[in-house]
Amino acid sequence: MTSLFDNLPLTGALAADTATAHSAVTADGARLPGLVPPREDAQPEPVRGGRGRDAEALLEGLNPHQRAAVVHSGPPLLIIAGAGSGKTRVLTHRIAYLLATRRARPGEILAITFTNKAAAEMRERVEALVGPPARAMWVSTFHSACVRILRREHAVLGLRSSFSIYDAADSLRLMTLVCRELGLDPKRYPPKAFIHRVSDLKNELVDPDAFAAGVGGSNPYEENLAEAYRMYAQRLRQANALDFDDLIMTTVNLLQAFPAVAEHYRRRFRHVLVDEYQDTNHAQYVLVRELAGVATQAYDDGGDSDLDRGPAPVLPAELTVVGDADQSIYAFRGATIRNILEFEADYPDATTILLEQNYRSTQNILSAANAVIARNPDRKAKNLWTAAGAGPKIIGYVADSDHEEARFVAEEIDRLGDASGVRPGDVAVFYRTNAQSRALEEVLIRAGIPYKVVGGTRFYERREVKDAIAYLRAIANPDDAVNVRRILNVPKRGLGERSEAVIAAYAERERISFGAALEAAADVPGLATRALGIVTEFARLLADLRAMAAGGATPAEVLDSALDRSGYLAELRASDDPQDATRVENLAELHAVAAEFSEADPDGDLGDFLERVALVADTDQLPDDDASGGVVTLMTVHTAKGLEFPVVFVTGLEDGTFPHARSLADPAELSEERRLAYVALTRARERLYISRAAVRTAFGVPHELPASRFLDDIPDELLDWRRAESSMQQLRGSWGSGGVGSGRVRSGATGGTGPRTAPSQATGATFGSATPRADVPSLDVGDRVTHDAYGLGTVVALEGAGSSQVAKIDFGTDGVKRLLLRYSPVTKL
Ligand SMILES: Nc1ncnc2c1ncn2[C@@H]1O[C@H](COP(=O)(O)OP(=O)(O)OP(=O)(O)O)[C@@H](O)[C@H]1O
Ligand SMILES: [Mg+2]
Repeated sequence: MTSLFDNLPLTGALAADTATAHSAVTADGARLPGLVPPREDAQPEPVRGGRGRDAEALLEGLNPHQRAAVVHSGPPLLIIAGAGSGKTRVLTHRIAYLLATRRARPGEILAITFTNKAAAEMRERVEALVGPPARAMWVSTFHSACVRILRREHAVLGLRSSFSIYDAADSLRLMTLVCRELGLDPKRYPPKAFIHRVSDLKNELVDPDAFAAGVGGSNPYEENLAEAYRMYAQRLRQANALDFDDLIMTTVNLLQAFPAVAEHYRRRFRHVLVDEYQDTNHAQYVLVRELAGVATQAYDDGGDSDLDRGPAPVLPAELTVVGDADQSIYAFRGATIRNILEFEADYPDATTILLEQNYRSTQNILSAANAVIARNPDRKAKNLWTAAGAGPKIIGYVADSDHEEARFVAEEIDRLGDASGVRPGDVAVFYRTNAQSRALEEVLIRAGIPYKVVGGTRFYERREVKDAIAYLRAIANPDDAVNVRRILNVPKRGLGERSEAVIAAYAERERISFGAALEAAADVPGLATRALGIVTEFARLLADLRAMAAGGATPAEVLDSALDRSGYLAELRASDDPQDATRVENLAELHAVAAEFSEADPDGDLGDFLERVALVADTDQLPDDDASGGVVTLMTVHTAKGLEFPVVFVTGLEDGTFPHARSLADPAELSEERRLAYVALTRARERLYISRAAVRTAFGVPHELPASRFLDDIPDELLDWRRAESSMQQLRGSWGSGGVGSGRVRSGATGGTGPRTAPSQATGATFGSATPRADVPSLDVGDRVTHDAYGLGTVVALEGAGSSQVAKIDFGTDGVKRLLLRYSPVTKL
């Protein structure tokens, strides 16, 4: 079957826009000198032959502490160590070593990593050692492991195996419906706040009954929350759906409520290994405990004899967890470093191994990171050292504006390429919040430097992509009310809200799903004839598509059919709004993702595809490290966890940006920001740049921001300030002279404006001034432009001509603006 999207030209803008769609999962070039390379003549199961040599080779190049961790056997093992000390490497080698020495079969291993990327890397390396049997190993994120368990055990929970996984947006939508149904005033009881609380409760394993029982009768907010939580859980169940937090909580419930199921997994997984343990939340902590089993008897220290274990009793699995309390950066999601700090108390016979040598970074980088984290109170001091030598000094830069900062980054990437052979793929640029990527993107586009944004406005969150996925979900799971309702009138079929409400009420009364009510539309009282016709046709469409999926059509084929037969694609194509053209391109991209999926996994059905879509984590969308030199990676610090790059730029080091404004008055949050800074700095292997902008534009308003307090902690001798002083006075001068700029510079706070030593080579202000410009750009509808404050946009209409020409420009999330071109800092791309 040919695709609807065949021959569709993919524009450069699309390539930049939807770059985040691909889940290129490749190793990031980390070197592993101690791991045996794949042999040309690799036997399918080298586990059986020559394993002594394999095992020995795995220990080469490890330091004595790392070795001890790799060969350790018996009681739970905790490895706590600073960044870059080889924790993840030890985990990988340990798995390989367990296999090479026959202490475990691949199927007996469960490894939990923080990202799918790390999982893929681990599997790849183990596969290089043992060949195809590596596939029997479970290496995955917490969420993926739980989905796998739940898909197998769904029956005991009364779920159908086709259950849907609701993402954050779906969950919010459902909570909004619930709150509306309960008649709660959204101002006093915002669904968003409720959904956050529900997520926290689930991470603490508090179910609706337990929560309701704990709520006293005197707090209406909590009472309403309890009611909403209960109904939300009910609706999820009716929709045969689980939200993200449910995946963990439901698995824990399953293991606790069904001892036979728990025993099955305990028998199966003899080795449970967890990376980034500091970021596990309570539910994940309990999950690990349930899967591994708790020691109630002495450990069998029998080495090889493990494989001959008799049927009962089930000994606890060998548990290995690795982490770094200084890198705990998910407290806001319920992660608790208590897990790591009290591991020894929870597992009294645990062995702890410390790793102190850092193999990733130069001494200068490490010293800077150590200086920043050292100021956190209540932490155990560490002795992290490196044999790598001092390396180049850290380069600092104070820019006048965020745009100028971006320009510095681009120029430096160019210069490094020319002078030191640094490839774009070697470089990562970090920022605190997604919104900061915009200025960087504009400049990189203009400079012709290839890049990808990891995270940000995620491809899967775009409206058209969500609509298309909603079709697929509704096809895969007829009970999925949120998704069926999402597409009920998309594209517009002329069905009103009243008709939808009538059907919903009927479903509720008859205790059937919304989807089932659609199919029984003829029996729904109060449905107008016209509406009945529309609904019947819609139900038939879904039924046909379901039959198609059941008949073996690939996900890409089902997608094409859905978009075609629903009229969705035709509507977009008929539109003259240029944004709709981009939407068609994004759908083509989704088609490509689905086709790629089928290529990689020819037996994968629609459910498998949706599962993958649901579980794609931001960090999976890392660029290919291809032969052409790769592309620069732009990402938030959160998504950079566990990764490393030869060259790192940490941007936006201002008080109010990083540390985040929200944290300035709260010591606990400030400590978390400091850990985040430690994560950022320790990603760098050879070169580290730190920069800030004296004035940063947020939501179109420029703010004057003082230097980040973290900058003050880095000793002067480690730093080479390329440019230390901002030309603030100059800026004030140009803005103070009237026009729109006047009075718009807001002072963030008093305080230092950065190190004051190096000579300034200020280049002056670069952003929008209110003076008319001589060269009004000549624009056409459909042109891509950048605006100094709003960023990337598309011209959707033009009015007038010459010096009075006004352009209507769509700036995506910033909305559509009407701009008098003569006064607007707009550049055509
Ligand atoms: N003994 C060693 N010899 C050579 N290189 C090593 C050794 N141990 C680790 N490395 C390298 O050091 C780098 C950091 O290792 P790894 O990513 O495992 O550290 P980590 O402790 O997991 O870091 P993070 O805390 O950031 O997750 C990697 O490139 C790894 O290959
Ligand atoms: Mg790691």
